Amino acid sequence: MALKGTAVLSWGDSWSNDPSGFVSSRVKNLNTARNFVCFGGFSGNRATKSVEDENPAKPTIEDDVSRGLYKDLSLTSLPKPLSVADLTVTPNNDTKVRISFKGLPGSYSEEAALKAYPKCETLPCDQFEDVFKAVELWLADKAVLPIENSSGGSIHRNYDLLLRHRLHITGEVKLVSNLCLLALPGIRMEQLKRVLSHPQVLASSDVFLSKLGVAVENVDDTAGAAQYVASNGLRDAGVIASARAAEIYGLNILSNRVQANPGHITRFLVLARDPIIPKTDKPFKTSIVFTLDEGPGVLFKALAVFALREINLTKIESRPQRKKPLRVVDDSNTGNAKYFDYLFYIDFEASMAESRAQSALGHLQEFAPFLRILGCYPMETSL
Ligand SMILES: O=C(O)C(=O)C[C@]1(C(=O)O)C=C[C@@H](O)C=C1
Repeated sequence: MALKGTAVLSWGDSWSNDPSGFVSSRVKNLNTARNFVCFGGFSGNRATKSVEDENPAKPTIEDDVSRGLYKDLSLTSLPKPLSVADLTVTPNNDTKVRISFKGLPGSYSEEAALKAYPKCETLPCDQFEDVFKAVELWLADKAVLPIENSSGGSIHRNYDLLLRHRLHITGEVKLVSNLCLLALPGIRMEQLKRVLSHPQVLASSDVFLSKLGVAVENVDDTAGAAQYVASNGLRDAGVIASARAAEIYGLNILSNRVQANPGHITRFLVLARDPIIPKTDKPFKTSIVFTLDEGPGVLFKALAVFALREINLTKIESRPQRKKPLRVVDDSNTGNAKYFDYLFYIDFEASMAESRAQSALGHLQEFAPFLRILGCYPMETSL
């Protein structure tokens, strides 16, 4: 029976990777559903096996072709109909996704991108703003952006940029950074007079650095510091950066894991032009931003919409509204009062595919003047 290697589902090759078994179940039906359009070069073993094994006596598609059943159809040139499977496919790690990040190659942000997509191509960007723009201008498929870390807390600039840009959060990555002390080859720890790194990385290594008795210098990016020390041949300067930065810029690792316990953990967001379709097959998180009117208990009321539905909050952050920093409230008792006006960012543990999440946001929308969903994405559960 000669079906092997000849039939293809006209919906597309990606089905040959289908982990759900959807492809094979559709192919199994081929011989019973004769109006099912298929031809080409299918190479999925599971599919081929099931067709051959289950219906050995029935005519193959090639038999049907030779009998003229399909002769007038130029099936391979038909457009590919879109299916739910196409819309919900999560990129497998073999796809060469292009990911923008801030910093030079060897930075922790690049390490986070490689953790999420081990075979991705990374695109270094100068500023956080450029990381967003790279995706908006289709220079990159996704962006990886630090949003908070265990030593410095929230990275406020990125909360502001999330609102200013229209990208969607499609994932999160938690990275336990191995903070390494690097120096030029041949330099010993005792020769160092200063150590350069990102301020939050320096803060995480403060115990180690004070024992070393060196001056510390803040720089914008750990890998940038490694490149600076290497290219200027600075013999008195060490850097705290990744092991990968040591390799890229030809520095030696003098000490590994110089961070104080419990380590330096950064949470990064993965951003894309399009949102992903929320599901319930694994734990999902949803990130939103909203404003509230002035008044006693309004934030309490906003938080209650989640508490009432047993929805756990994992993060709350407030940021001033830059465009409209002060709100004037006319009060008959006290006269005109001016308050700072805030944006509230909340992450909660529920998928937008769940009715409790939909009703919580419906409830919030009843009294929040502004509400935007920044993304609904699978939770990183490995840490
Ligand atoms: O400098 C780097 O290596 C970065 O990836 C940047 C950055 C940050 O901007 O917060 C990211 C993660 C680390 O927590 C420290 C620094």
